[in-house]
Amino acid sequence: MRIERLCIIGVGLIGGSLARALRANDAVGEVVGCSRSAEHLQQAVDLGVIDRYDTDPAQAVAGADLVLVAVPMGAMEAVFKQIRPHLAPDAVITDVGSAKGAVVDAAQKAFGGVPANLVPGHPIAGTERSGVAASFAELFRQRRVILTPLAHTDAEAVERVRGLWETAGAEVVEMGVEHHDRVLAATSHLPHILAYATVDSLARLHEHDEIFQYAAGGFRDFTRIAGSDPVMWRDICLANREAILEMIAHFQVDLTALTEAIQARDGERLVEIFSRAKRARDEHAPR
Ligand SMILES: NC(=O)C1=CN([C@@H]2O[C@H](COP(=O)(O)OP(=O)(O)OC[C@H]3O[C@@H](n4cnc5c(N)ncnc54)[C@H](O)[C@@H]3O)[C@@H](O)[C@H]2O)C=CC1
Ligand SMILES: O=C(O)C(=O)Cc1ccc(O)cc1
Repeated sequence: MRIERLCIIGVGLIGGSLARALRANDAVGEVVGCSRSAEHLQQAVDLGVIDRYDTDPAQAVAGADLVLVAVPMGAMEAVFKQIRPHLAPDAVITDVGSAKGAVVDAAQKAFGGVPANLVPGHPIAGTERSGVAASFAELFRQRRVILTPLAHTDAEAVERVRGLWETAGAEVVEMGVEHHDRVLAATSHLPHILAYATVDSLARLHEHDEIFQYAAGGFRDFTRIAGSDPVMWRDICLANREAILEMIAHFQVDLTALTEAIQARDGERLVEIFSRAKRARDEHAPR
């Protein structure tokens, strides 16, 4: 299912990586980019990620059969509003936002109802780096992409977006918007918040220089994602606020239980908790 003209709004890590993957598979005719900065867009042209660009979203979407919105969550509504009057009537629109309820709300406000040709999506793949220079064609290979179509979403549009991600090497699954937001609050949003909180807390200790100097591999593994873009994560926290607050509350109860076991010198309880966690990780977590 070849795309004649793909418009990517937000040519950063995710938008750039998908453009690279589609081009590598000869699945797209022309790729038109759009972001706020002409300098970054020229960089995307120089890197061979896009063919041409326009900083005006209205111009950029003209004549595109597929529009990918890959901007931070906080910019979704404004982008939808900007492109709305200029979309080709049969264009399929999709996004890559990390929370789906907020994208559906943004579309509702911008379009006055969620269009049937908008397929909300989320690749469960990324890195702590941002920008087109960090993009690479293999990012989505053997990774999952979740689509959260609504009851009235056009089935053909869903199949087009599914085909797009499958071409990039991903496995596509579908789920409900609310379910997506709960699952991702637990598996992605809470861990990012904990990584930021851990590094921030330690960095403000008096002896922080020494702490970072002696940090071992475990610290590096656990805190890599605290190097992620702060603005992107602000937006995700605000966009998925309810589900994230629920996961933080759940975590706080368990952290208190762990604290109490240490206070009480209850070694048996600690081994019990750590073993339960190890079993869960050995059984479920990706290598
Ligand atoms: N970074 C990651 O690992 C993942 C990110 N996501 C989601 O993908 C989206 C994009 O993230 P990244 O590619 O990492 O970010 P990025 O920072 O690499 O790229 C974002 C792009 O959007 C542009 N942009 C920002 N505001 C804009 C606006 N108002 N109008 C037009 N362009 C605008 C920026 O100039 C930049 O080119 C976010 O919604 C994020 O939640 C989803 C999965 C993984
Ligand atoms: O860097 C990592 O390991 C990530 O977890 C990247 C990531 C960030 C945001 C998403 O919505 C999905 C994946």
